[in-house]
Amino acid sequence: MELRTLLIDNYDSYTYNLFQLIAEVNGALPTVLRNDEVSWPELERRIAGGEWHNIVISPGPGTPEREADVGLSLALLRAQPHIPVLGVCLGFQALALAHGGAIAHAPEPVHGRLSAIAHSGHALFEGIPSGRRYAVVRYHSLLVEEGSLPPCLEPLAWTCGGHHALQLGTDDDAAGDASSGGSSSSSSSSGGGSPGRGERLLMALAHRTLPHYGVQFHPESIATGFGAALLRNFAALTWRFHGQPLPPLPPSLASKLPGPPGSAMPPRPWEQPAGSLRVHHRHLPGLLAAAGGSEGLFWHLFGGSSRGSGNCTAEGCCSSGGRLGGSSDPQADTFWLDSATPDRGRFSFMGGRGGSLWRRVEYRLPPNAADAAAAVAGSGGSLGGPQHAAANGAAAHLGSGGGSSRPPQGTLVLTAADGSEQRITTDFFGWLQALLASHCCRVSPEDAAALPFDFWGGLVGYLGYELKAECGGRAAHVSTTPDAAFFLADQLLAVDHHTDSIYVLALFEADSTSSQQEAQQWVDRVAARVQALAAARQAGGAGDAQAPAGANGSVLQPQANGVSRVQAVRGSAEQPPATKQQQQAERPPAGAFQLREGRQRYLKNVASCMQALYDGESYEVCLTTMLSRRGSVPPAQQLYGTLRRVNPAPYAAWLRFGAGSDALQLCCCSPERFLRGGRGGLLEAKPIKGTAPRSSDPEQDARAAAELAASEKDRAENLMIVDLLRNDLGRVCEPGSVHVPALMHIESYATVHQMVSTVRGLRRPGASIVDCLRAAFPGGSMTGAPKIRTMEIIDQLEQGPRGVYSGSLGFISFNDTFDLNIVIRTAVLHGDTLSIGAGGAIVVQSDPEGEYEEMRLKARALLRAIGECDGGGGAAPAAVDEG
Ligand SMILES: C=C(O[C@@H]1C=C(C(=O)O)C=C[C@H]1O)C(=O)O
Ligand SMILES: NC(=O)CC[C@H](N)C(=O)O
Repeated sequence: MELRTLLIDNYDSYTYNLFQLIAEVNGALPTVLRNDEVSWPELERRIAGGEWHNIVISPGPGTPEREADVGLSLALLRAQPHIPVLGVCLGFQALALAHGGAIAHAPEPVHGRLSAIAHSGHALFEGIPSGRRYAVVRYHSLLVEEGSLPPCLEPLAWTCGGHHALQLGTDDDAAGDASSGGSSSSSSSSGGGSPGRGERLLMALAHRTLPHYGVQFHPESIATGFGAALLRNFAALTWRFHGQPLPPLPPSLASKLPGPPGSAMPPRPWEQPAGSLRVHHRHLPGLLAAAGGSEGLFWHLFGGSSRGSGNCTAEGCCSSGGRLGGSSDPQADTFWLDSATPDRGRFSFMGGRGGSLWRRVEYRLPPNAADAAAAVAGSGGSLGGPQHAAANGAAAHLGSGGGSSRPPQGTLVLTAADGSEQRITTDFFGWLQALLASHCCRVSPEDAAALPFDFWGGLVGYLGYELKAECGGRAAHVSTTPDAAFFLADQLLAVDHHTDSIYVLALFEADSTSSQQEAQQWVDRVAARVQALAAARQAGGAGDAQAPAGANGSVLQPQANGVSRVQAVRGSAEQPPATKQQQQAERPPAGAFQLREGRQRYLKNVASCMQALYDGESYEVCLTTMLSRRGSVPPAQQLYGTLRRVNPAPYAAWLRFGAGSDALQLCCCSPERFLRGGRGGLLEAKPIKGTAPRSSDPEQDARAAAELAASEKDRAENLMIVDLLRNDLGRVCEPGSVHVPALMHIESYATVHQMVSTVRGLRRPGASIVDCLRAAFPGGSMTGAPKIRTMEIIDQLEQGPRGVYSGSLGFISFNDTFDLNIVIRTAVLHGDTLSIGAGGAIVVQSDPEGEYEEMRLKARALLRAIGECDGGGGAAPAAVDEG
């Protein structure tokens, strides 16, 4: 018989790590109920009805003393039910409180750090070492005062020594016996570990007569040792309580780990007969460098034409280029997902306005989304007070049956290549779910093998931060840019930087001959023009294409005989110096950037974050601000060309929605992957936490990287986000499949070193792309943890919307794969406004001035590129108002 567990979720971002651990130990998925999802009488009835064998109460933000923070958890414990209960962190504190114990502030908040634990040998810790060989991860600001414990509660475990971040060199044996908590060698560089001061803080307890237990630490963290052993001991105690012998361990779920091809792979959608779309493609091996590299190719095909004949300068390449919006903007509606560092990203994708399937998709949340979410939550008579009510709205709570309330209904506008518009009232993710269900491309296994990349056509664009209103958060601010914007791209080029190849692809409708013809003709035309471009360049006709942005552009002009010749174009792609100066003279002088939160306000916000951390409301807050300037927007092409040269990044992108002065233009050089869903169901997130400036002196630069790698503060920040991403993946992944193949690696970019981890899991069959996005958006590295409460804190501190910044951009392919970055290090050009978001994670060890500097550092590469486009020369960053 399998053990059935109820997991009560106190709106934490680690609940699904417990979910995964319990699933492994029990061999069955637990039921998850949020702490306000059902009434206590209903829950009591279900417990009495024998629905579960035991109950686990999750960690969470806030304090058990606030009813809204614990809801059902406290009601349950107060009722003293005769069923085994394990409280974790907030759940542990609620257990103590329910019996009259006192909650107080801990001597200091401890988040994402390890302590050694000594225990009394109670059955909950059977087989687990006590003392220096047992290190656990802690995320708490409050604690249970041992002196306050009533006689019915028995203390079981205590910290021995201090705490420290996960250390260098112990990554692979993730804790276990990794630490020697409190030894002076365990604390290093910035942030510093705590040497212990002889603290002996209460870490576990048990009720003397009821089967109720609690632990203050987090058994589910990646870096906690013996977490599964502890949950197994709780299972053993549960069996004993029910008078049953301990069953053998369920078969290991580790076999579900993504392994060699063929292992436990879900069905492949592109082989399903139902697919309504097909892909037509041509492979042009060995032509990429010859055609001018991806940059040369993009500017040539989509960079512009003096004739204004379309955004694809190869006339006829784009069936409708240039007509839409009546503009003469040759770059209207173009995209380039640009692996600007080919060693870190093999493929790039580019395109413009396409064929008959092509649409521009723009979505805006309703202006009153925040009120709507609060009203939905409030109407349920839930325990959640108004402050946290929004957490109930639009919940996307997989595996729990929760989240039945209707998400806010916004407006989606679809614009076709001929300019016709369709307006739909919908929520974005609901629309996306339906689109992906009805748009699936089927290709033969041979074609699937012949296309080594995942994007075969589908959506390219971004999800804005405020879409959190559809993912359990609320839309506190109204964005000036669309909350989501995509192209439904049916014609594109893919380039393979590793094999120097170009692929030309077009989607068509399986049951439409004209659609098929359109696709074939487009592919043939573009392939011919790429070949002609390469040939002409080799013949010396396009000497410019090797040059980085800043050199001349060129345009392909078809001739009567179908052979193209290459013609240099001045003033479209890049200007010669004289023209550039002229253009700068025509633009109004560049004003200073304004910080949305000036220095004083930013420092105050950091202090407010630290107060929230101190009060147990959050474990880590990603605080940001916006730098913006009006009236002087550099030419996007020049800016992007400069940016990808001065700060190449693996998840860089050019996106231009619309045309002319109304266009929304993104110039992105993000180093961070949010989430990728590959073929065969592999999900991968690569969260970044930990940033240090680079130095021009190689020795100092190497030292800075080494210091970052060893930094206590940054390692704790990174661990918290790794646990958060494990949680988010755990909501949609096969039990036992979530793993961390790379923990806290250092990657170096033009201006910064970054600490990067990799989290992977295998998507459960039946978990759609939209399920994955709802489970993980917005990326945890941009919110902090626990996500929902921390986003509420951010909403109160930041004085405006984040918009595109902090969201995700990339592709969602019609073959059930996707790859989205985190939108950081991105210039957003909209109308006459140029804006850049920047920020960083605030933790208890933060120094406000240091955080302000880190925010400035993150904007530096962009400001330099803008400075260069302003004509400030070289590295001069644009001025920033310190207001
Ligand atoms: C907030 C930003 O970056 C985020 C914060 C980081 C950090 O705190 O070290 C690192 C990468 C991003 O996840 C930004 O670049 O604006
Ligand atoms: N992780 C948790 O459950 C934290 C509990 C509580 N909010 C504290 O900070 O102490």
